[in-house]
Amino acid sequence: MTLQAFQLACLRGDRELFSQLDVTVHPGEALHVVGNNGTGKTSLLRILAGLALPSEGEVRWAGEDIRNAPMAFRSQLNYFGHLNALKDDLLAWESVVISSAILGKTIRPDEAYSALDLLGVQHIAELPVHALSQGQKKRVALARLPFCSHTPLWLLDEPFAALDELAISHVAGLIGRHLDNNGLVVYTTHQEVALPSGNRRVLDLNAVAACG
Ligand SMILES: Nc1ncnc2c1ncn2[C@@H]1O[C@H](COP(=O)(O)OP(=O)(O)OP(=O)(O)O)[C@@H](O)[C@H]1O
Repeated sequence: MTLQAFQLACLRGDRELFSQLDVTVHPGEALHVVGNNGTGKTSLLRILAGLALPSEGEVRWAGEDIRNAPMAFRSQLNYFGHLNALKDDLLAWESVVISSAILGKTIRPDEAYSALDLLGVQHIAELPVHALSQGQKKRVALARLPFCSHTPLWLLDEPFAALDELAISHVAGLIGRHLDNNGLVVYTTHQEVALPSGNRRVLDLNAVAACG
């Protein structure tokens, strides 16, 4: 299954962030979206996820406009956004269990603990989300990734921000494993992070904006 976007344009207020943007991502490919602050990386990921509408153009998954079958598309999607989508009152380990369940995967508490451990935050597993730092929340949100191999399309907005070297290499490894399993990944990062495998291409929104 392939992700395609045709002739996308994005308006924010009275400003056009990009236009005439075509995107294609095949199984086993990662598309790294780069660009200065405010060029529209998050806006593009939200459009690709079906969370925002483009002012022009369309997004297709497996050849079908995602607006025609939104539920089917969402079942194929793992969207990781800036806000982490965690519930403040849940414990960290419960958050991993529930966010995995929302994405269709039932996991045991010990699996959630192991995933937190690999991201270096097992010690906060019994704390409620509201008591965590921003970096800890991010790790809790990322801890679901090992359980998302069944959702082929991963759209990851700044997955490496606020992580230390060990956690970055762990997340890069998870992305690489997903690509090895024919997953598709579109991600943003301001950091230069090498993926251990997969075919990575770069989409530079600075260049798109300059041409648009
Ligand atoms: N809801 C909104 N209404 C109006 N303008 C918005 C809205 N959301 C974002 N913008 C503007 O659109 C532009 C692009 O924002 P976006 O978050 O997509 O950029 P980005 O490339 O992801 O930036 P960063 O690297 O800082 O995360 C910014 O100028 C932002 O202020």
